[in-house]
Amino acid sequence: MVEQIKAAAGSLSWLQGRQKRSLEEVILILLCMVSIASVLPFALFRLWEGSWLSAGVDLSLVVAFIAVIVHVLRTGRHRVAGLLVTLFYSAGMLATVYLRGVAMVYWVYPTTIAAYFILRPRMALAINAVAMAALVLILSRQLATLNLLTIVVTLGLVNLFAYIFADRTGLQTRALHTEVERDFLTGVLNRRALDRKLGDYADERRPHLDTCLLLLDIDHFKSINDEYGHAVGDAVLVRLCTVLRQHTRASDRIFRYGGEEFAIIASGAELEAAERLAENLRMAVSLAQLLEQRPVTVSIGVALMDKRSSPKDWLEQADQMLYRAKEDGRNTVRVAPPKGIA
Ligand SMILES: Nc1nc2c(ncn2[C@@H]2O[C@H](COP(=O)(O)OP(=O)(O)OP(=O)(O)O)[C@@H](O)[C@H]2O)c(=O)[nH]1
Repeated sequence: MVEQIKAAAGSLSWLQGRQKRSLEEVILILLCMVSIASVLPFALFRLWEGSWLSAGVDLSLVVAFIAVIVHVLRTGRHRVAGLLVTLFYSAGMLATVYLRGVAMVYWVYPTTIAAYFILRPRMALAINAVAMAALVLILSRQLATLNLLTIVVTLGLVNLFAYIFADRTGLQTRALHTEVERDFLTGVLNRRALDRKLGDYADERRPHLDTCLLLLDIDHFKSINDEYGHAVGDAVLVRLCTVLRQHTRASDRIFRYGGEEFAIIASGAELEAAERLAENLRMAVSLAQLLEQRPVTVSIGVALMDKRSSPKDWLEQADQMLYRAKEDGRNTVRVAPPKGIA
């Protein structure tokens, strides 16, 4: 259910605007818009019949939802806004039941489920549990025990089903992402993951640490394939990835960029640190004896992921440096000078 809505939300390109918006932002904005469309007619009706307090509650909710939409559209920050929207839903629902009685209890069900669209399942469950306790307090004077129990049990079931569904959907989505972005031979991330990571870094709005891109290519790999066969070539690729993992930090990301070409995103590494890392990797590979019969070496190009440039520029720069390393005799590291120094 959540994924279908996400898919529908994803197709609403008009909401994306000029800026690329995350699916979470789009879902939150859509939920706020639907909420405004649902609550506003009741607010106007309450005004018309002179129920000022109820109208006040409904209008406050409408204003709060508009404020959230404006905030998310302007800043792109959705986490705190999502929490606030869930709290508005719960507070609005409780106030309405308190003011207008048990007939308003129907509002509890959509607000309960909405929390699972916006928040992580555990957080949604916690907020709903508190809201349910408050609801029981409000209704305990109005309802016979059996009726109250019916509401508690049905609400409990709605929460249970929504929790299981949201939790399972989250698990499946994460598993699918992992599968789609992994190289089946070596187990490192693939080209698709690299494109996404570079795009994410370029889109990052907050200040961050310097990060570098390393492009690494096995020297004369074709001759390894030709001399020892494709299966041995494959084994070399797998062993190379083990060496790369052993000599990079957990926060660094390794990608298979092409056949025998790999990329590493070294986060928190400025050019000098990235050059040291590249040298260590080059040395580690040459000492690792990836193949018993002959030495295997790599050439590496390094570029700073400068925020003034684009992912395409970073790849081009690192690739030029890799080309230069090959030209300069292979088993070599070459680093792109920072912008303005070239
Ligand atoms: N075993 C194996 N070989 C692959 C795979 N993907 C690409 N290759 C081979 O990698 C080789 C790449 O060769 P080239 O691009 O000519 O480069 P090179 O021989 O490494 O020479 P330099 O890069 O110039 O040092 C080709 O022979 C491809 O067939 C793979 O998944 N497994």
